[in-house]
Amino acid sequence: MATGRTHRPATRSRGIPEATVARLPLYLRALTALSERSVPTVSSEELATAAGVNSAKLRKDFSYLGSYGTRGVGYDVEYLVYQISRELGLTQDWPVVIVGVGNLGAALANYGGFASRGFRVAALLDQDPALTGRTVAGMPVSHTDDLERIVTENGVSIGVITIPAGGAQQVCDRLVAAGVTSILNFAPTVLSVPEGVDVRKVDLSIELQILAFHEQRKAGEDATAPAAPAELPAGPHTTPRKGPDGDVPAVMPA
Ligand SMILES: NC(=O)c1ccc[n+]([C@@H]2O[C@H](COP(=O)([O-])OP(=O)(O)OC[C@H]3O[C@@H](n4cnc5c(N)ncnc54)[C@H](O)[C@@H]3O)[C@@H](O)[C@H]2O)c1
Repeated sequence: MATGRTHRPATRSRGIPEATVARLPLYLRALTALSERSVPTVSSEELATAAGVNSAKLRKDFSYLGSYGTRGVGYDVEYLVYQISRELGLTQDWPVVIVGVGNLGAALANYGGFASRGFRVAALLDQDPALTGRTVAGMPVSHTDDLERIVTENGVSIGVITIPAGGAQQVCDRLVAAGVTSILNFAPTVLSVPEGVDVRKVDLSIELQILAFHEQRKAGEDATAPAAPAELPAGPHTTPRKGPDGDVPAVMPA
C-alpha cells in the first residue's frame, strides 16, 4: 500500500536492493537468537528456515553484503550479526520520539526490544495536558509544545506517530521541520513528506486482511481438494504461504 513518499530508489546507494534491506532485520533476529545460544556457524538452509526466507534468496541477499559463507561450514554467526547491524546502521544509538502516548504509544514505549536493538526512546510527547509529567515506561510525558526543542536537543532523527489520523500530518510536518528525517507512522492516514524524508507505515489491520485472504483461499481449496489417498496419511492440503511479498515484514514502505 502506498502511503506517503519515501523518495528512495528501489536500489540504495551501495547497491543493496530495498527488498534485501527489508529482509536484513529478519536475518538479524534469527542470527541474534543463534548468537544467544552460542551457536558459532549456521548453514544458509538453517538460517533461511529460521528467518522464514527462501535459502537461494538469502544467499543472494548476503552476496550484496560481500558475505558468501564457507562451503561445508556455513556462515560465521557473530560476524554476520556485526555485518548486518553495521549495514542497518544499528552499531550506533538512535534516539527516537514517540508522539501520542495513548494505548499504542504507551505499549511501544514499554517495549524492551527497541533499546536492545539500538533505539533509545528519548521522549514521549502528547498534546493532552493531563498526561504531561505523568510517568510512562519510566519516563515523564512531555507536552507537544516542546516537540521542536526536544527533537533538537536530543538530535532525534526518527519519530514514531501514534495519534489519530486527523492530527498526524501536522505532527509529521513539525517533526520534519525540527530535523526528523524518518517517520514510523501508525496513524491510518497517508503522510506527505519532503524529499529526503522516509516514511514507513505500520498497519496491522492490513496484515490481518492479508491473512483473511489466505484463510479464504485455504477454505476454498479444502472444499475442492480431492480426498487424500487411503494409503497415505492425510496431511494438510495446503503448504504454508507468505504474504504477497514473500518474506517482507509487517512494516510497509510508505
Ligand atoms: N497501525 C496499526 O497497526 C495500529 C494499531 C492500533 C492503533 N493504531 C492507530 O494508532 C493511533 C493511536 O491509537 P491508540 O489506541 O493509542 O489511541 P489513544 O486514543 O489511546 O491515544 C492517542 C493519543 O494521542 C494523543 N494525541 C491526539 N492528537 C494528538 C496530537 N495532534 N499531538 C499529540 N498527541 C495527540 C491523545 O492525547 C492520546 O493520548 C490511532 O491512529 C490508531 O488508529 C494503529
